[in-house]
Amino acid sequence: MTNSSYSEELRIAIDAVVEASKICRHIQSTEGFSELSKNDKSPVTVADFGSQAVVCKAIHEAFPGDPIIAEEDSAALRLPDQISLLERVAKEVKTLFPTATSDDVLAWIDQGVSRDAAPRTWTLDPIDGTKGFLRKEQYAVALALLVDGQVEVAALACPNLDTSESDEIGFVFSAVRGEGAFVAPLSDPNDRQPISTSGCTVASQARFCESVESGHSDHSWSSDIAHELGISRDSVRLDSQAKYAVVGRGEAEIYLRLPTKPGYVEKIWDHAAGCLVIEEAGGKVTDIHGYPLDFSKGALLADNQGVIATNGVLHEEVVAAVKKCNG
Ligand SMILES: Nc1ncnc2c1ncn2[C@@H]1O[C@H](COP(=O)(O)O)[C@@H](OP(=O)(O)O)[C@H]1O
Ligand SMILES: [Mg+2]
Repeated sequence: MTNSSYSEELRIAIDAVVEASKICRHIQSTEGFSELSKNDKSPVTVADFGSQAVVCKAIHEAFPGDPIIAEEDSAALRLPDQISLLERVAKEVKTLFPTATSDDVLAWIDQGVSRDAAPRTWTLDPIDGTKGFLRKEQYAVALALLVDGQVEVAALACPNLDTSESDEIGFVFSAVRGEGAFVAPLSDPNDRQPISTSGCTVASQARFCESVESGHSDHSWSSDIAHELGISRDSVRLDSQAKYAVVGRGEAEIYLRLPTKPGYVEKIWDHAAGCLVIEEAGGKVTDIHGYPLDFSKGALLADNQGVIATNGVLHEEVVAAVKKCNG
């Protein structure tokens, strides 16, 4: 592992998302895991809570002074009619920490309820792409360290992601600012190999990816943009920050996230880890207007709209095409 000033943060972060992935995989392999609907109508499962407990425990124990801005909180698990859900979460967490109690689990989850920008802040999406997780498709455990509003460390586990190079399924991507981006199989997280974005310079040959959910990104707008760029092949649709991973390792050149309804503001935990992985792999990430993502505003990307992530070379051309097609 690297000798950078963030080597400890990187080691702890990778280990935390790898451990959380074990819980997610175990839950996904069992039939009939519970699903709740949150206030914003998005789903949440035993795995979201279990993953958040495991990662927040690790980060809080290693860096007790650092706040964590994570997606979930324990409120739903504290309701009297959700006692069996809490027991289920605790049972999963006990597979890693046998002495953990339900109260421990609630407290670990609530280590992630910070919402304010601080000089050093972690941000966590315990299961990014919960809809993909429910469909048994792509999802990610995404963890990043922000220092003075800039992403400095990223660990992004994609437990269902495959590769054309081997039969391996499940990878952890990681990056420290200024030190490159890496991938390792979840089965051997220390085997970190450098990744880089594709060298494709011809927009019409670019492969682009987007959300499966048309409610998360405007599919008809993206098809107009692809047409404008001369791209004839279909987009690859996959859930979660696995899209950032795919562009980061050079298997696609463009990831478009195009706002579908006025008023939706992107959350930092949906982008921080993936953004650094792409930037350190040689790519570029901005919003749809070409502005850098501003992670200094607390939990929200309050000053940004949507996302354009590319291999770098094609970025300005894609931003211009998005502008021209204009929703
Ligand atoms: N209207 C909307 N526009 C954009 N993103 C949205 C959205 N509603 C929900 N999301 C976010 O989209 C994420 C999934 O992204 P993707 O479509 O790339 O898989 C969700 O993360 P969670 O699954 O962690 O809740 C959620 O935060
Ligand atoms: Mg998410």
